[in-house]
Amino acid sequence: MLLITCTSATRPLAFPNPKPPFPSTLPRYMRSMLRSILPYHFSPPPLSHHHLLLKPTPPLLLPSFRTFHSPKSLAKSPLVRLPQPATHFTSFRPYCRTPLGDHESDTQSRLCCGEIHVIVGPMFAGKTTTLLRRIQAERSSGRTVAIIKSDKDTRYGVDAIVTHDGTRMPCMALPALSMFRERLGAEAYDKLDVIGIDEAQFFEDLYDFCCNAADRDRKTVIVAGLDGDYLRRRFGSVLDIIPLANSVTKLSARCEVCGGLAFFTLRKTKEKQTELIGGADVYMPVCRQHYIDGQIVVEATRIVLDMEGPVAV
Ligand SMILES: Nc1ncnc2c1ncn2[C@@H]1O[C@H](COP(=O)(O)OP(=O)(O)O)[C@@H](O)[C@H]1O
Ligand SMILES: Cc1cn([C@H]2C[C@H](O)[C@@H](COP(=O)(O)O)O2)c(=O)[nH]c1=O
Repeated sequence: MLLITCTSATRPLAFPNPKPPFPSTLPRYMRSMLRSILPYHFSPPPLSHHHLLLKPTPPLLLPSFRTFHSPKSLAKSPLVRLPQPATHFTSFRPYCRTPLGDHESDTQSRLCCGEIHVIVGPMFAGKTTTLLRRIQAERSSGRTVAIIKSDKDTRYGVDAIVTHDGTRMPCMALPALSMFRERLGAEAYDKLDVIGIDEAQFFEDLYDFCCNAADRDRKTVIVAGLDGDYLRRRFGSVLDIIPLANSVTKLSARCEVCGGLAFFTLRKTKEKQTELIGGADVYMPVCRQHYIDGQIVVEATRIVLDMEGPVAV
């Protein structure tokens, strides 16, 4: 096996002064983080001409990782809640903490940084079911939750999200996520811990909303949506939020032709627009082979129907 690495990644960073003075205005925890990260760059591992060859690379363990994120050291702190086992959903929250800063009194408010979890897959894969379970788990652990869905999909009404097998939960249907805070009310929004988003592919402002909700407002955002459309092209902005995410879960359904794992959604009708609301009447989950076969059948049917033209009575 040949391991190819990017040479620029092994190049040491050049700092003019081996001990850069840290501004005293920086909080203590930031100064200590900088101090623990920078030594690595001052004494980089020697560059080898053979770095293209198979050489085990020592793992890059930044000291800060050990210092600030070790579950053991966090367990000693009364401020940290360790994860409860036996939930469907393991939150990263307990380990994500700002170390004690200059003002211990505001540590509590800084403890809860936001999170983004993304659930993708074809139709019928259980995305909504998983979203509802995670939201339910968060609610059971005492957190305040709300769910948003796109108002484009009103198959089951505007005030509930409903899975393909009938489980439902109240939600707010919106044309854009930017309207959420105003619709809910600023006070209620501020009290909110967890925001669930279903049918995320229909929200154009998904990236900005998730970024602000997690980074600025410290919310946990759980997003469910289609990663690909019926032609397996990226759908909306769902893939754009992957770099923002703490976790990504790709689910699969059962292929309706062979019963194997289904990763794609086949559109059974001849409509060509990307957005077409529908359920099992329009779409079916399929495996790779039956996606390919299905596309041929659908395309052939479309050609035949187009050739026939309007039926004369
Ligand atoms: N071909 C299929 N494969 C898997 N589940 C299916 C299929 N057809 C219907 N279902 C039902 O759909 C449920 C998943 O619904 P849902 O969570 O709404 O999926 P999604 O949000 O991914 O479309 C499954 O639990 C199952 O009962
Ligand atoms: C593949 C595909 C789907 N849609 C629509 C169809 C449904 O209304 C939703 C997906 O709902 P689900 O909760 O994931 O079952 O999206 C679309 O508009 N275009 C497509 O290509």
